[in-house]
Amino acid sequence: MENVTVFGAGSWGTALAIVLAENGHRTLLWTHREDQANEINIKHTNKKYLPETILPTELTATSDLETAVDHASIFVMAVPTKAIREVCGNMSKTLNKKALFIHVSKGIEPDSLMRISEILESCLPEEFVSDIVVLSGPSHAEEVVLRHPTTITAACKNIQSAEKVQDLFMNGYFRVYTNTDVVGVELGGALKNVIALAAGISDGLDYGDNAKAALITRGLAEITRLGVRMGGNPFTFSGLSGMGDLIVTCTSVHSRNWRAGNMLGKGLSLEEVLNNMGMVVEGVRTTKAAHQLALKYEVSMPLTSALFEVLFHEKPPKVTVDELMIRMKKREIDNLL
Ligand SMILES: NC(=O)C1=CN([C@@H]2O[C@H](COP(=O)(O)OP(=O)(O)OC[C@H]3O[C@@H](n4cnc5c(N)ncnc54)[C@H](O)[C@@H]3O)[C@@H](O)[C@H]2O)C=CC1
Ligand SMILES: O=C(CO)COP(=O)(O)O
Repeated sequence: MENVTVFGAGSWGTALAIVLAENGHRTLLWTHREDQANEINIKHTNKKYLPETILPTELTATSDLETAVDHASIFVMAVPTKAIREVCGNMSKTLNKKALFIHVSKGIEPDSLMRISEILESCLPEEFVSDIVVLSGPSHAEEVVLRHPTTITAACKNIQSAEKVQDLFMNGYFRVYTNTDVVGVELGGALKNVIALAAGISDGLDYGDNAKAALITRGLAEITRLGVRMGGNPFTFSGLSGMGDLIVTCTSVHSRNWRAGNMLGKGLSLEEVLNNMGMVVEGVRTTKAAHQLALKYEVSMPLTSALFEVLFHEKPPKVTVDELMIRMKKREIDNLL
């Protein structure tokens, strides 16, 4: 059994910490909020993020970063993309041994256009990083804590590190596959949030199932187009971290990205939506990053570009959909890759 620290006690960090604790690992959950650490240690709940869940008593929490870093040499990074740099920067000040970093955040940083593993590489001291593994796939925290069957992918260039992560997390309800395509797994996990926002908008406009199937299918086409151009394996995008996560996020009421899109489709402004959510909606910043990547790599991403206009230039969603429908005629398959 291993010592593991999970950084970030939102819904996903907490759900993964429960899986690890149930698997017998000595698991410590770090949160930047002392009141939340107290709630977890005393009441064994995390009401804001997982209101119905009772946490295992073996799972403890701390808000002291040094204690969290000292506890383990396996770290799970489960803070939103926006917070990764700040948390890693602070961790670096106390790191004094080699550690395995597992990240579970699904975003791309706007402007730098870095994937999460690239951000980690850039802000952690190289001598203290044994490997970086991404864990990603169709996995809503709300269902994992109910122990509903869930499948996910652990990806690392070094397959042994991916297998180590597979062993750490795998149990009767949480099945972990391995992959060596870090680029493909990270891009699939981040870019599906863009399409989930669009699917939410479509549902908010009451456009029905045909429109949503179109968004999922053509969304996957443009994710794959960009992903392959950036070095991902085309097959990864039809796997768990690609199509699998795209389906679950576009169709589940648990998805914050879908819910945010749904409110936009019903006429709320982006500011109103984000104030309403109280949890991270990764797809907003990732839409900006994906739009920038499409320009940089000269890849056609019509849905991403349309969403960029809705989110950042207040273009009405209905007008945007009308324009998408009547734009230049295309062949379906020719320019997929
Ligand atoms: N919720 C889910 O079912 C899943 C989420 N993810 C990904 O996991 C990542 C985290 O998501 P959630 O846990 O759902 O988010 P959340 O919104 O539920 O929680 C985020 C947590 O990060 C903390 N945080 C925010 N800014 C911080 C900062 N500057 N320093 C330290 N802590 C900070 C918040 O206090 C909160 O505890 C996201 O990238 C998300 O896409 C991936 C798979 C499933
Ligand atoms: O990535 C997720 C499920 O796999 C969670 O998606 P949301 O961030 O949209 O809730």
